[in-house]
Amino acid sequence: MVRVIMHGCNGKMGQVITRIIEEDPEVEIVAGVDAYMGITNTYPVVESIEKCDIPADVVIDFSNAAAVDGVLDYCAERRIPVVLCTTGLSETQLQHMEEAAKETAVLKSANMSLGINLLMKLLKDAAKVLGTAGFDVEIVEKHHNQKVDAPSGTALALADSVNEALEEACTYNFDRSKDRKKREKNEIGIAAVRGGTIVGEHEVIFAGTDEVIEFKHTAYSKAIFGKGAVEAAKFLAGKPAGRYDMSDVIQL
Ligand SMILES: NC(=O)C1=CN([C@@H]2O[C@H](COP(=O)(O)OP(=O)(O)OC[C@H]3O[C@@H](n4cnc5c(N)ncnc54)[C@H](OP(=O)(O)O)[C@@H]3O)[C@@H](O)[C@H]2O)C=CC1
Ligand SMILES: O=C(O)C1=N[C@H](C(=O)O)C[C@H](O)C1
Repeated sequence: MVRVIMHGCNGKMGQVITRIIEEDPEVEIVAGVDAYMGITNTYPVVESIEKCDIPADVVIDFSNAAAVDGVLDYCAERRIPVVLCTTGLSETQLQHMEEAAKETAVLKSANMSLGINLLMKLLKDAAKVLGTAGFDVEIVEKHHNQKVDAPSGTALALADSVNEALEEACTYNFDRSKDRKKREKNEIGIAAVRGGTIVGEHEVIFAGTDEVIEFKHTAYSKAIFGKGAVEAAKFLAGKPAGRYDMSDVIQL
């Protein structure tokens, strides 16, 4: 049995994962952590991870960027693997994550779904052909009105996949309203839309002369992220220190 600490257990994703794990005999939540205490769970919950002294095999984190440093320190000190799903991390926090990965296993992914992880792979092939042929790349993401970070972590990861295939030649443009000038050849435009209960949509547009190719992923429920996170937790428990991602967990 894989013992999980669910960090952010009373949030939207924390509750989705609570339901998924209830049905899974291979894994159990032994403790939860959340700043919001207004939900009753079947497991004990504390308001900050430093207060959690229950032994566990892995931490799953879906919380808030401000909480991630505490999670990294906790997991590094105790050598507990961590599945890091929170988005909107700063450059300093990404560096902190690299340091923590010297002490424990860290799997970070901005999107735990099969579809987006396959899309990242497909984009590398597309970018090698279309980017090299001079097609412009634009990304549009849409999410619910409760999301705090923009653009989404997934949009940035998709841009990174394209950029990697183009040997890191691209810059990212998040706001065309600032400069009154034509689009640069080597930029990737990234735009964010927020509204209602949209679970998550990502479109990657390759626009060339007289032809356009679009890749689109639509999430219809948060369960696709939850299932991926639980599979990642099972995979990561017992793994040695180091950096991991979803391509280590799913066959692509
Ligand atoms: N990788 C992936 O596949 C996915 C990633 N995400 C990301 O996961 C994160 C969480 O998403 P979601 O569940 O929708 O967000 P929610 O806001 O619904 O949940 C986050 C929870 O974490 C709590 N929290 C905030 N600060 C702390 C803290 N210091 N310690 C413990 N708990 C804290 C919040 O409490 P309070 O409300 O009181 O602040 C809230 O209950 C986001 O960054 C989102 O982008 C989401 C879906 C998929
Ligand atoms: O906040 C969300 O909801 C989501 N966040 C992730 C992101 O920022 O990419 C993943 C998913 O799209 C849902």
